[in-house]
Amino acid sequence: MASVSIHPALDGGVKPGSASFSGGTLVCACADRPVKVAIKGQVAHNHACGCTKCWKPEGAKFSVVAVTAHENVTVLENGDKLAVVDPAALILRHACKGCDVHMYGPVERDHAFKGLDFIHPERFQEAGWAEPGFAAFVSSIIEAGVDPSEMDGVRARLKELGLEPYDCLSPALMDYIATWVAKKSGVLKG
Ligand SMILES: N[C@@H](CCC(=O)N[C@@H](CSCO)C(=O)NCC(=O)O)C(=O)O
Ligand SMILES: [Zn+2]
Ligand SMILES: [Zn+2]
Repeated sequence: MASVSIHPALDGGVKPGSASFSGGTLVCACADRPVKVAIKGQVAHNHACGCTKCWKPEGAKFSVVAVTAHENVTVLENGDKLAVVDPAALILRHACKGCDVHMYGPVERDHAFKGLDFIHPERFQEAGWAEPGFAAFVSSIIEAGVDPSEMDGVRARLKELGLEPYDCLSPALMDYIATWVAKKSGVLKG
């Protein structure tokens, strides 16, 4: 039986990134006037995301999404085609109006992730971006229409690919967010 498809860039095995990757250019899917965004440096916290809000290529159950500091992001070409998908969301996903690919999503609100932009490394025209390390919001793929009976197979395939499945973010990132909240409220000092 063919194994469950997770994402076209991951189905053949997770390809390790390169230690020498120093950034590149994200390109949308438009044949005409593609949006181009320069990213400085390697990406961080790359993961497969099953949430309904992250951009996924046609037919994919998961997105591949990572973060970089906002100062590393520069729109190079055709920025006039970008629009914010949901101005009320934490992540201000800037999508191309021509092809719907999300090009970058800054977090501007007072939050543990403020100052970070979410990007989709598969849109780099260069190879070498750091590989995803876990799978987030796995149960959320049901919200996008996946039958709940498929979930055991999806989680088994993610584990086989080395992407530990979580139903929110990874424990390390959840601890990071909770620490930020606890420090902000004063429960945690320092
Ligand atoms: N069940 C919801 C979950 C959406 C969600 O909370 N997504 C996360 C992860 S996105 C990348 O890791 C999140 O932080 N969202 C903030 C935002 O979208 O602004 C669903 O599937 O829609
Ligand atoms: Zn486009
Ligand atoms: Zn997501």
